[in-house]
Amino acid sequence: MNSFQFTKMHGLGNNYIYVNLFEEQLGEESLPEIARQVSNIHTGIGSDGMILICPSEVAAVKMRIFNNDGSEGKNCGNGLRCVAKYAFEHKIVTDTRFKIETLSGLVEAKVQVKNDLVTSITIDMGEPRLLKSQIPMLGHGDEKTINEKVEFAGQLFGITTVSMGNPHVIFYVDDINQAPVTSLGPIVEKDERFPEGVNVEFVQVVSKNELHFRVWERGSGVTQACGTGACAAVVSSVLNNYTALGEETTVHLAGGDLQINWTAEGNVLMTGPAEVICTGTYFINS
Ligand SMILES: N[C@@H](CCC[C@H](N)C(=O)O)C(=O)O
Repeated sequence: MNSFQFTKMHGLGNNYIYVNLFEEQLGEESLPEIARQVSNIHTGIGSDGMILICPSEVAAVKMRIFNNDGSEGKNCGNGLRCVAKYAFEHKIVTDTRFKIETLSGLVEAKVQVKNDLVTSITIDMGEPRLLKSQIPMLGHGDEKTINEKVEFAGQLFGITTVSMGNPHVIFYVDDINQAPVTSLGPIVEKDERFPEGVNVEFVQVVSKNELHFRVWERGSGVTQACGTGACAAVVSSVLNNYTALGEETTVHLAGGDLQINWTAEGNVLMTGPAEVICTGTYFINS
């Protein structure tokens, strides 16, 4: 029977099965099916998806992320922090600053270390992409979507869209506890105006430096946290004048807090934790 070693990790409750492809081998064509299998809470391990930690020709390490429906995403903020912790603690890297390759480009990780364990990670996520063609979203490709009135399920909403290497749409709500995450989320995720689907975020502005946040993730549904989504929420909030460029904002997610700063230089910095849950052997169900 085919099997592989895995580590289950989470960033603020956003949990994935991590496989170290420096040591393990998985067939390319079977990756979507393995991601679905391991994610299944009844017959697998149970997770929001699977993340591969791979050798890279242009960085210290490469991350690939599969959602729990088997689709491959191009970026994952919580995954990047976990990959950084794994790479440092498993001595794949020895520097506390190193590059990680993703399907949407290179990012830089900086780890804080205490007694050889990584306690906090800052990822320089690079510049947000704002044009409709970059999300991608149908419409005039060279225009941005900032508080644009759009109809979903017969109702008009003001939406803002941001790509952090993967697509996000932000809705502002008065009360985060009443946000229509499970009703509107799946409708918007698959709306034809987003040809590659979209991650759907609901944000309540608390103050100039504080946001409440809930998410419906493309390919995974409700999760406890979305790192790229939290970055997109802060970028959107600067664009809508709720928060300020160059100021650190605390984003309260269901699983805990992230510190996000869209710096004056243009890059987005994300700081937060990453945790190991367990390790084990997974037997592939063929
Ligand atoms: N949870 C992630 C994002 C994972 C990928 C996303 N669902 C997509 O398909 O783009 C994060 O922490 O950023």
